[in-house]
Amino acid sequence: MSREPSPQDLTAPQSSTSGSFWERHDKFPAEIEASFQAEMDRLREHRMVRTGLAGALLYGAFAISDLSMVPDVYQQAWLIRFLIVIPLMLLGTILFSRLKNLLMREAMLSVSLIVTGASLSLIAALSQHPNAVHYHTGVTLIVLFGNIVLNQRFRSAAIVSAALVVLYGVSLLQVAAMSAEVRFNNWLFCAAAVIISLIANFRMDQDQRRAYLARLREQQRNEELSNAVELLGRLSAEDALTRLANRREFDRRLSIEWNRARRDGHALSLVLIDVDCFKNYNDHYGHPAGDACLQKVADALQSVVRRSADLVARFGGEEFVVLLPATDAADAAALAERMRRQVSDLQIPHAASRVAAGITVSLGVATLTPGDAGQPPDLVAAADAALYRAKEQGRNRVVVAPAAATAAVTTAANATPAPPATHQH
Ligand SMILES: Nc1nc2c(ncn2[C@@H]2O[C@H](COP(=O)(O)OP(=O)(O)OP(=O)(O)O)[C@@H](O)[C@H]2O)c(=O)[nH]1
Repeated sequence: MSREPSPQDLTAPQSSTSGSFWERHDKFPAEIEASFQAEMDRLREHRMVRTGLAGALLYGAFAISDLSMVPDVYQQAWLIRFLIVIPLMLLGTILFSRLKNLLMREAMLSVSLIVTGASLSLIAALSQHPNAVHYHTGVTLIVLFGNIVLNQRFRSAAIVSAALVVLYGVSLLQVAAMSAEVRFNNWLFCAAAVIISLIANFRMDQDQRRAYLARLREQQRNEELSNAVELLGRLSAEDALTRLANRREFDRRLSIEWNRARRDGHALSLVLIDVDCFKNYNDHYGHPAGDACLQKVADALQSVVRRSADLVARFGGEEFVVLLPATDAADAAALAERMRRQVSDLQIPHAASRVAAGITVSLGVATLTPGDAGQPPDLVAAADAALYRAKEQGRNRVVVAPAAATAAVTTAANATPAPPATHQH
């Protein structure tokens, strides 16, 4: 089976004017054409059992008319119908889904139709009864069944129809008791049925193509839409410069984690990080270098965080924030210290720094177990106060908010044990 055509393949059917007669109708580009044919074949396969049974039933039902149309050979006729043709039809029905090759399937259907038509000519030829001259008209029904009900591909439908029309014509020639005019009229009747049913077959093909194209286009639109929704979702949650989560996403996650921590009685930690003397850096190295520096700092911070629930975000400007669910003060302080070291290990030269030869960061850590009182911004405020103290105490250090700073927003029962007041370097 061919692969599903990609949206890039999707173009309108091409009205081809080159190629053989069979190719000279609306066709898709090769890949879509193959996929369309495969889908049509799946549809045919899906309907085959019902179609095959209906064909066999109809063909069998005409055994009744054998009694009046070919009464002299009705037994042979029934043998041909029930012991040869119907078993062949049923075998073809069963084999159809087993045959995976499209050409083989088409060929098998075509042969079945021609054999069925030939069986009528044979029965008519065996009979001497005057009614037998009308027996061949059944061929017309077989043409209609193949072209419309079986819905063969146009090319096969045309070949089978031509074969049956010729067969019908030859059979008519064998009938002596029919004038040339009546013979011609009967043959013309069959030929007209062929043309009408081939037109119907062709139009069905066109309609199926249009429906297939509409389905592909809808698929393509849905894909584009879901890609756009995904992209928008990502853009609305992502900081363009550092590719970290942005402030909006941080606020959203903080609120979620706050509620989760309150439900589960877990500690929630937050680290607020500020690049030291960054204004000087910008002034000294220029804004683009400042941007590049922030990207490297962001990567360094992200590289320290391991747990999937942890979130590193850009808080704004040269400030970052790390949300650490189910993390106590000691672990958060240790993580903050690793971040501080990771950034200073980058050794990004900072000639205008009042702190060190390279870029450094100051970090404020706050931890609490959310209780009924208090709100997420309280945790941010506590971390901010700790960060302020880190700046005050000389920068390039981690300061952990004293438990007292967060106690106001925790219940007495689940208050976090007090971490060391400051954590200096
Ligand atoms: N290049 C660049 N600079 C930024 C960006 N966002 C904020 N800044 C700059 O970061 C600097 C922050 O300066 P301040 O708030 O004075 O802080 P600081 O110079 O780092 O001093 P301390 O924090 O006290 O060490 C300002 O000059 C901002 O313009 C950014 O996206 N790119």
